[in-house]
Amino acid sequence: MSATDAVHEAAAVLREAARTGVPCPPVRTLLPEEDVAAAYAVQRLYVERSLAEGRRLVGRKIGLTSPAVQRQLGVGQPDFGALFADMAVPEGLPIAPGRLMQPKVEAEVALVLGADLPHRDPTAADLLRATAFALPALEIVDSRIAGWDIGIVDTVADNASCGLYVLGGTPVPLDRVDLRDAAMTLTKNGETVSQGTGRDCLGSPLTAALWLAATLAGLGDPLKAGDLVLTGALGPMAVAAEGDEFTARIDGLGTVSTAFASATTQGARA
Ligand SMILES: C=C/C=C(\O)C(=O)O
Repeated sequence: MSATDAVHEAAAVLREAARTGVPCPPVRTLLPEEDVAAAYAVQRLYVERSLAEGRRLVGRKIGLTSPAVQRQLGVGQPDFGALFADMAVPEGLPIAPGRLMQPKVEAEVALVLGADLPHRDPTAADLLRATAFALPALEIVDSRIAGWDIGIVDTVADNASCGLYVLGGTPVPLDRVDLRDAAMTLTKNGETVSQGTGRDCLGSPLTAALWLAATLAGLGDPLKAGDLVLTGALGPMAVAAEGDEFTARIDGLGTVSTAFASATTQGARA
């Protein structure tokens, strides 16, 4: 198979898994070993197809920023994926049963940009100037690959294992919060399941965002005003099941919550 055919084949396998709700085998067996560029080519096909279908790209997520998550997944480098508007779950609306295949929940800092970040060598000053506000966020990661048996190539090809996300409702300007020292606690059904601080996200959520800004500018697709950036987990991921309720508290940013509906739950669902 040619390299191009392999990229298309991996994209088709992941698409079928998403369509049927049946996780697929790792796609790293289809792509050249450890070829992260080929994996991003698979991700690009997903993004292009999504845009052609009318989905609205609203920003990017950064993944694999925390040592705890890197250990959980056995992957030692950050990556990024695309965020679409239809992946946002409003706070207060439960997540419908069956919407995701193998969900896990992470607590992170979200940044919303008020200006473009076009440079390949952005500085902290550029980022601080460009960020309109921060929010607490939950990312619900989900792997299209059976049993989360992923390496870097699998997760990059699979849109950085992104599923859904929930944003807190109170924007905080960056001059009001120290993101590096901010402590995070994530509870599941009232029990603490994950803890960390901003330092656990590549040293600081701002450092993670600078990595993303530089990487995307280098690829000719820079971050723009209005973009949402999920900067990466501050602590380990927690497995989610129907009926579970999660709340994250991040110092200086407040709380954000979500719930997974059970099949018997009535009412509106995301
Ligand atoms: C597999 C996904 C990992 C992340 O989203 C993260 O570490 O933030």
